Amino acid sequence: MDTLSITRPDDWHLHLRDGPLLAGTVAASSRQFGRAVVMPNLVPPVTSVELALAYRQRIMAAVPEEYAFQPLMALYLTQQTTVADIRAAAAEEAVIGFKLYPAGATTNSASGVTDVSQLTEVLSAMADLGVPLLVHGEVTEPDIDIFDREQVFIDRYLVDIHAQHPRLKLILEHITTKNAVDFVMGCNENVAATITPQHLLMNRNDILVGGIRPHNYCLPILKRRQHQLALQQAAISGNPKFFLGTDSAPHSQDKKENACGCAGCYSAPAALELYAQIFNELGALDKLEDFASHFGADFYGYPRATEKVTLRRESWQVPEKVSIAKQDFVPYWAGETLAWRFAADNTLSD
Ligand SMILES: NC(=O)N[C@@H](CC(=O)O)C(=O)O
Ligand SMILES: [Zn+2]
Ligand SMILES: [Zn+2]
Repeated sequence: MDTLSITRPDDWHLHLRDGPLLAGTVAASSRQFGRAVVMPNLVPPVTSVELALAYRQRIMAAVPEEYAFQPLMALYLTQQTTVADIRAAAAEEAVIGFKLYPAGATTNSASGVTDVSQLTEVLSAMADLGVPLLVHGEVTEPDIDIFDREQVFIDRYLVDIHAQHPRLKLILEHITTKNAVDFVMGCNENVAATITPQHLLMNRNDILVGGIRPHNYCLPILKRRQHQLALQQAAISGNPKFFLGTDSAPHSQDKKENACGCAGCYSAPAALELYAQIFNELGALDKLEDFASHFGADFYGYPRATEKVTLRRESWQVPEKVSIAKQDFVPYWAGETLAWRFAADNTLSD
């Protein structure tokens, strides 16, 4: 088999940034994906429907004319978010849900939630109105080891949130541990998870052995190999609770290769191929389409895409650098080889 034709995939977790960067980030993602959940961690954060619709327009203006792309906007949940904000979001088709960032957990999360216990009313409204909650699941207390932060967040908060709001659609984003896999599998059908390419392809050795590799540094941080293996099994299991979310998160080369480097992997230039790489290595290419193109849409209640895209078996190298708005970015997997390649003729006319 030298070509693989699958339903056009969607990216259920994406950072496009803003301003002049949109020309590059939107082009890269819209080349492969039909829809994407656009994360709201801008400065200032995207906290209202008005801000989200304005941001959406800036994104749409950057979509190359040969591609169709539908950004699904996530709003930034803060301690000030009200039930009225939830109602406004529920009434706006372009908004997909609210993103919970614990304050201080990751890039541009300073405006995030400081006290999860105060969210009960807002979460009840979300459950009632069918508004999904997207979660960056890590505690931020300095006494909790960075490798334990996801597990502690699940134990401390998510178990209770799901028990109190079993109808709330909850997506645990960019899962990194076997604990997260087990949590999601143990919940009812309203709880799902996205999995990134880096957490499938790598473990924490890939950040630290033989020298520090800042381009493999993202949050939640890569974990032990046993967790990587659990994520791989979840991704190829055919369980519809696990689906594609790249968490492609560009930071310029100088901000990554820095004494205090930023967290985030820019995977968009080779996103689908990175997933194809690991599914192929696991002998599970037949499971890629469900994971990349079906399960996310099914979970969120969107129609599956109707058009197809093609991957070809062709060895190629991810570029060492890409330039966006005169800044250099080092893509995830830069200079490394991939076995499958997205066909260049995947455009609207397919
Ligand atoms: N994943 C990351 O390491 N970084 C993301 C934020 C996030 O998704 O947590 C970013 O916006 O840079
Ligand atoms: Zn995150
Ligand atoms: Zn992210």
